[in-house]
Amino acid sequence: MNFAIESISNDILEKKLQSKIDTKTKPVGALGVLEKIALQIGLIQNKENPELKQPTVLVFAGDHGIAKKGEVNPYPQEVTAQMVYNFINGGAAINVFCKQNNIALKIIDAGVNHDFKEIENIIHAKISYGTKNYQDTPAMTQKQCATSIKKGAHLVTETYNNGCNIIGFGEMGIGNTSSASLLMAYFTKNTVAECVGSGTGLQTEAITVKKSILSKVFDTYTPASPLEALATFGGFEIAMITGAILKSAELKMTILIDGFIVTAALLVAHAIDNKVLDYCIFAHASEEQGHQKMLDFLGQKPLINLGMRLGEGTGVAVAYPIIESAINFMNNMASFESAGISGSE
Ligand SMILES: O=C(O)c1ccc[n+]([C@@H]2O[C@H](COP(=O)([O-])O)[C@@H](O)[C@H]2O)c1
Ligand SMILES: Cc1cc2nc[nH]c2cc1C
Repeated sequence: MNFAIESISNDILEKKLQSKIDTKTKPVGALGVLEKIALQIGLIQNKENPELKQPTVLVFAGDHGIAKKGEVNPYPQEVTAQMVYNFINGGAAINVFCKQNNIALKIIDAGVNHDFKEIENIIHAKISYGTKNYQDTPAMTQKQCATSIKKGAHLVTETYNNGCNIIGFGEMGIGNTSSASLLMAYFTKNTVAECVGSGTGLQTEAITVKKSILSKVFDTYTPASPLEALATFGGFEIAMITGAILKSAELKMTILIDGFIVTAALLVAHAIDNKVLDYCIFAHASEEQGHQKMLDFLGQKPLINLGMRLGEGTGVAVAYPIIESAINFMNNMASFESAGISGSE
């Protein structure tokens, strides 16, 4: 399960890309973050005319043992499966935004506590019917964790082989903000209380209870490696996203990072190989309170901040047109020379 990730650093190409950006008909730097995105994608694709091919969002769904009790999640566990049906029927926010922006969408059963056996339009990758409750035992075995990572990686390879070069990940899993908070505490060394937030809408008192339950869980374990932390606190959807992120970087795809839970999966990938960051664009700042601290830990700025906290990959789908703008200006804007305009003295 080794991923061979190369750094995108390339001084000669970077100079060429920067010169192409700087000679467009605009004051130097005037397209701000769009210029940074064009440069990054040029370096990722190793070319001066980067292009976006078959943008795709993979949404991984999984259930969490702890969510059965309802102590840390306002919505019941059944909502995970119900939302998967909503994705399949095209009625969820991620369906609407992907359709709007011509993004392909794939839904994956990573480990929902429901049988989708007869259902089409879903990728069957179930590891188990939900994780175990980490209040009693680690969420999954090391073997299940490794299988999840491999499946996530395999799905990315398939998508890449179909011609995709820009990919985003989303998730659905009642209770998964708890997993993400525990992983955040492990990797960023913030206290659990600093990592826990309202998830799908807990009020202040209930957040205090969530903090105390998860602090106790955190103190029960001493994971010795990133993979052990993932197996102990993770969800199947989170582990698949970790594998998917690592494989996407290995394949030199541009990776669009969504909200709190997807960034938690990235924290694991980053601990395994920090070069993954070269390939990542951070789509949005989630309203979930720990997300900003995660972004600070990784030293990243998100493209947009709309107060969203839905998950599903919706931040990615909404921010995608910004990336299209970056690639469009790079390929289609005139230069001072081609337009016959005088540059600065
Ligand atoms: O992506 C985010 O930043 C985000 C923030 C808060 C909640 N969510 C979504 O809400 C669900 C988990 O919330 P909870 O309260 O059940 O832990 C899960 O399906 C996530 O997709 C997602
Ligand atoms: C309705 C609903 C939709 C979601 N989408 C992602 N997480 C979600 C959680 C709930 C509760």
